[in-house]
Amino acid sequence: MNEDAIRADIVRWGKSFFERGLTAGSSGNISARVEDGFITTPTNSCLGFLKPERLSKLDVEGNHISGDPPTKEIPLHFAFYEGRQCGAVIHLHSTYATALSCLSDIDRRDALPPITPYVVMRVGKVPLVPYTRPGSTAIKPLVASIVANSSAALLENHGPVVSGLTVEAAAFAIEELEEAAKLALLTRGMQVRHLPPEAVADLDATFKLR
Ligand SMILES: O=C(CO)COP(=O)(O)O
Ligand SMILES: [Zn+2]
Repeated sequence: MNEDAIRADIVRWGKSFFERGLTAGSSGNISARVEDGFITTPTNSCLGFLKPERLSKLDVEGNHISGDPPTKEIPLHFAFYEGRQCGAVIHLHSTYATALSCLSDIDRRDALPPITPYVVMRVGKVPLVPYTRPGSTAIKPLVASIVANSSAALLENHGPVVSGLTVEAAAFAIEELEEAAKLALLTRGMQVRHLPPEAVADLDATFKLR
């Protein structure tokens, strides 16, 4: 995909997330790799009202070269780009995944149990990353330590973040994460049947979606 198409995709998905209430106000950020660097959403922008020409452009090292000033979550996004093969990163403050990130009794190594096939296929294991101030560079080593085995994470008391090969793949994954978080919360306290390890292994072997 060329840079214009990637800029259009970021705007299209940002608008869609905002209009469906998947992130509010100026929360959340999207980035994607382009041939000579990265395109990111500007800091303090509303994902619903992005303009392709005002998106931030960074060089391959992460220096801002054009457009509005970039998201303050560059260290978070770069932990994925440097640690795994991916072309896009999306962070939202979607309600159910954020609610899950605030619970004190979830499994920190895998905050989202394998409740449906699609969360296994598109998201996989979701570790809970310890709280850091939004935009802090301290997030980078914490996320870097989990990206070899995970394409997604929950930031403690903050929200979800996912990586994908494309903006669309990352969007599908973060939506699936949100739906699974919703199901996990709706069924909390009930006797939930999780997918058995054989089913998870079968899905991992059959589908390569992340
Ligand atoms: O969600 C956010 C911080 O975690 C939004 O930050 P930015 O406006 O800098 O992208
Ligand atoms: Zn945030």
